[in-house]
Amino acid sequence: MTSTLPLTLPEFAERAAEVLPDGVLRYFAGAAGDEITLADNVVAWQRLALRQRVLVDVSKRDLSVEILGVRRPHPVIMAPMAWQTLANPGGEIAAAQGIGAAGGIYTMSCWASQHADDVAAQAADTTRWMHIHIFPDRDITQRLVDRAVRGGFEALVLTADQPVAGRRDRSMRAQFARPGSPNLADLAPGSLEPAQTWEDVAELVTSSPLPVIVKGLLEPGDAELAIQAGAAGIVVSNHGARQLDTVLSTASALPAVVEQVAGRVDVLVDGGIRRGSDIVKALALGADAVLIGRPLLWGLAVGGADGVRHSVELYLKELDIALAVLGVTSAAELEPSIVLPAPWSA
Ligand SMILES: Cc1cc2nc3c(=O)[nH]c(=O)nc-3n(C[C@H](O)[C@H](O)[C@H](O)COP(=O)(O)O)c2cc1C
Ligand SMILES: CCCCCCC(=O)C(=O)O
Repeated sequence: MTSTLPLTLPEFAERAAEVLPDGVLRYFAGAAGDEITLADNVVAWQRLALRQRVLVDVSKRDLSVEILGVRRPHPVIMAPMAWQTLANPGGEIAAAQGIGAAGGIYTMSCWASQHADDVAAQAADTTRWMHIHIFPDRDITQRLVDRAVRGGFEALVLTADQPVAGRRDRSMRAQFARPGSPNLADLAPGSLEPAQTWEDVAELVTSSPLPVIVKGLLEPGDAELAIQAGAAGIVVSNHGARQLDTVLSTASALPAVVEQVAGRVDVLVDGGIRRGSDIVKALALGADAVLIGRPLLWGLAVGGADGVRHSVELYLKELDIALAVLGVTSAAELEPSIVLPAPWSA
C-alpha cells in the first residue's frame, strides 16, 4: 500500500481534498471567521529562517526527546481531533495504530466516533493520551478520567480554550452538522462549560491519577496559572485557529510562554506545523514536542492507518535531514540561536 501513498506532505493534503466529501473537508480544514490566524499559523513558522553550520560530523543523528519524563523516539504527537470515522472508516483505531507504528503518541478526542475502550483494545501497543473537557456535569469528566485509566491511557489532555464553540464560517456555509459521539453517548450529550476556571483544573489534577496537560494556551500568564494548578505540561495552541480568528499564531506565542515556564513543566505546541523544518523551529524555540493536527487527518483520509504512519514518517525524514544539514546531531541540541526572523518576511 505504501507505494501508492503520496511522496510529500502537501500531496497528502491534495489527495485528501479529492477523497473527502465537501462538508467534511470544510469541517476539517476550516477555522474561525476569515481564517486569518489559520493562514498565519502556517506562515509564522515560514517567517523563521534557519542558520546552518557545516562540516560537522552528523553521521549519527538522534531524534529522541523526553516527554513527561519518558524518552520517546521522536517529538511527534497526534493532536486530538473529533470524529475520525469521517476521514476513514477505520477512524480513531486506525489513526492510533498508524501513529503508534511510527513511534508517536496518539491523543484521542473525547468527541471520538469510536469508543475509548475499543481504541484501547485495538491500539494497545500505541502510547495513548485521552483528551477531555471540564463538562458542565463534572461527573462526565470524572467518568472519562476513569475510562482513560482503565484503558491504559497515559495522560489527560484538557482543552482550555473552548468555553463555547467557535464560529467557523467555512463549515457553517456547508451546513455541516456535527455527528454524535459514540464515546460520549453512554455518558450524556456532552456540552461545553463556559463557567470552567483554573479551580476546576486544580481539582482535576488533585483527583486524577494521570498527569494533566492543559491545551490551548497562548499567554505566559496562563502558563503560570497552569503550573500553579499542578499541570504536568501545557500545549501552546489556538485550537488550529478554530476558536477565534486573529488570535496570535502559535509560533509567535511560543517564545514568551517558554520563557515564563522556564523548564518547570513540558511545553508542547501545535498549529500550522507542516514540515519537518517547522518541528526543528518549534524545538529550537523551546518546545519539548509538537502536536500535529490536520496533516495527519489527511493521512488517515488517504490511506487509513498506513497513511497516518507514512505521513509521520515523512515529517521524521524531513526532520532528520534538516538536523543533518543544519550541522546538528540531536533534537536536544536545538537552541533558539538557530532561528532568526527571515529576511523574506520583512
Ligand atoms: C477536525 C478537527 C477536530 C478537532 N477536534 C479537537 C478536539 O476535539 N479537541 C481539541 O482540543 N482540539 C481539537 N482540534 C484542534 C487540534 O487538536 C489542534 O489543536 C489543531 O488542529 C492543530 O493545528 P493544525 O491542524 O494546524 O496542525 C481539532 C482540529 C481539527 C482540524
Ligand atoms: C460542542 C463542540 C464540539 C467540538 C468538538 C471538536 C472540536 O474541538 C473542533 O475543533 O472541531
